[in-house]
Amino acid sequence: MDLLQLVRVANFLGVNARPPRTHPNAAKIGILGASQVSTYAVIWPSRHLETANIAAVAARTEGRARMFAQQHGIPCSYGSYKELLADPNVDAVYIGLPNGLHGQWARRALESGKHVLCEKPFCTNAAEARELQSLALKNGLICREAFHYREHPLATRLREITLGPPCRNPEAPTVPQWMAPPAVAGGAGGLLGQLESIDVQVLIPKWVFGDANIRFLEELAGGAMMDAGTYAVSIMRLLTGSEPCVESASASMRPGSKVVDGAMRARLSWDTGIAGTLHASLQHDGWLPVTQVQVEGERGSLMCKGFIVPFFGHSLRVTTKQADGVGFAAATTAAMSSAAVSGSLSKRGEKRGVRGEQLQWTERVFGEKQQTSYYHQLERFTTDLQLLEGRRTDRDIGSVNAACAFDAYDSVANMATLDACFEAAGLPLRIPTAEWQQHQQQQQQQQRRQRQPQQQY
Ligand SMILES: NC(=O)C1=CN([C@@H]2O[C@H](COP(=O)(O)OP(=O)(O)OC[C@H]3O[C@@H](n4cnc5c(N)ncnc54)[C@H](OP(=O)(O)O)[C@@H]3O)[C@@H](O)[C@H]2O)C=CC1
Ligand SMILES: O=C1OC[C@@H](O)[C@H](O)[C@H]1O
Repeated sequence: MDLLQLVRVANFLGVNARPPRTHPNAAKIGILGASQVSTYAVIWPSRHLETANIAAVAARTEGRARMFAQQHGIPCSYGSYKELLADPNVDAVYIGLPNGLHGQWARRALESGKHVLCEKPFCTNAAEARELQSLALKNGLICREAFHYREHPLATRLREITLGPPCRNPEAPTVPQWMAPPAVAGGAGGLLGQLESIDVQVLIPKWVFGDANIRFLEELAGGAMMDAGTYAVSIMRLLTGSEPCVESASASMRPGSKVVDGAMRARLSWDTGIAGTLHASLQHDGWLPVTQVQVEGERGSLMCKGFIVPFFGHSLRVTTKQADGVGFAAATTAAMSSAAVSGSLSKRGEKRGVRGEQLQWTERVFGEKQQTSYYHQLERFTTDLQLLEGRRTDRDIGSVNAACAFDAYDSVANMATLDACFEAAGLPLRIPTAEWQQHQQQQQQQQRRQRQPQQQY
């Protein structure tokens, strides 16, 4: 571990977080739920940003909200989510609630005129995602899934290796590079040449979450695919630049459940000929999480470990099959051009040596500020909000509109692939908590009716 690594861990833990300050024109964020994730995903990163103020928090009870607000120096607290949505001092909400509640509170926030940054998975299924996104577009609001990993410069670099340099859109010059379409369509423009396979593992050790955790509850749209699996699907789509078909899937179920998966495996395919496998688990036997992606192409391969929280440390190994024009020279040229474009890559391109006809090297990619993926996520969300609200004009508004259109497309497509995995595994699609509760009540009423003695005439 080097000194910079300590800085990165400190950034994550909020150890070096400054005390909360208010900045004029900053996006005022309200947090729905006094959740664990909200501390490291928004509260601590906001202390490093002049674009974000945490204005309020709401919890299901007033006492819990007040305590959380005191603990984190948040000026305002509410004993219900509804009250926070009615606060005119709040521009946007961060939703770190259980999965089954994401969609319902995102919808209410959008109806109240608030922008939304919503934790993954975006909601329960593709149909609900479509509703949310059309509402966001109609109301001119941001409704973004909090896939923090792809806001880190590592994701940009991975996509550059698999798909080549992004096509610069003069209409929207500040769209993040991971979002821009590749210059060469079909996955043939990157260092690896035509892509052949992609294999992703997101495995969370079983000791991390107890049986009662929200991640295992059917009524809250739980399960491994909804949790770890969302990342796997997302990075597969990101690095191939296109949508997969789910060929087959199998799940191992949580004890006693016919709905909640503890782990899922799936085989996918792309019409460009790529084959993929994913393995998502919340019951991994190992002690440490595994979050890795391996991509093979006709001209080389990459293996990246630690892609979800790269600021804790990650490894990226690239191998090209021949020491030719697509070898090290081309790789480093691409790296340098990308660094110049984004201005955010501080270290990369450590050549490890030539092995026969192969070139292999490792890289590590961190932002200049050694910040977390959550920081990069909050920075872009709040900057986009300021641009959209006309509080700053230093960037092209076209980029925000393009980003919002991409959000719309991306979350719906991600949820559609999750739905397809459930279907292939023979499991029901996840449903919103309110719908689940309604369904349960109906069933109970029906059972009660059946138990009542038949009336005698
Ligand atoms: N991007 C990332 O890195 C991460 C994302 N996540 C995502 O964030 C979400 C929350 O996860 P996490 O912070 O670990 O969860 P927590 O259990 O810490 O927080 C859940 C929050 O939801 C509120 N809540 C509302 N209704 C319910 C209910 N019926 N049962 C339980 N809680 C309820 C809780 O209460 P109250 O309102 O009273 O405060 C609580 O604040 C999940 O969707 C998860 O996938 C989680 C971890 C990391
Ligand atoms: O988003 C997440 O990232 C890390 C995992 O441990 C966790 O299950 C998940 O919610």
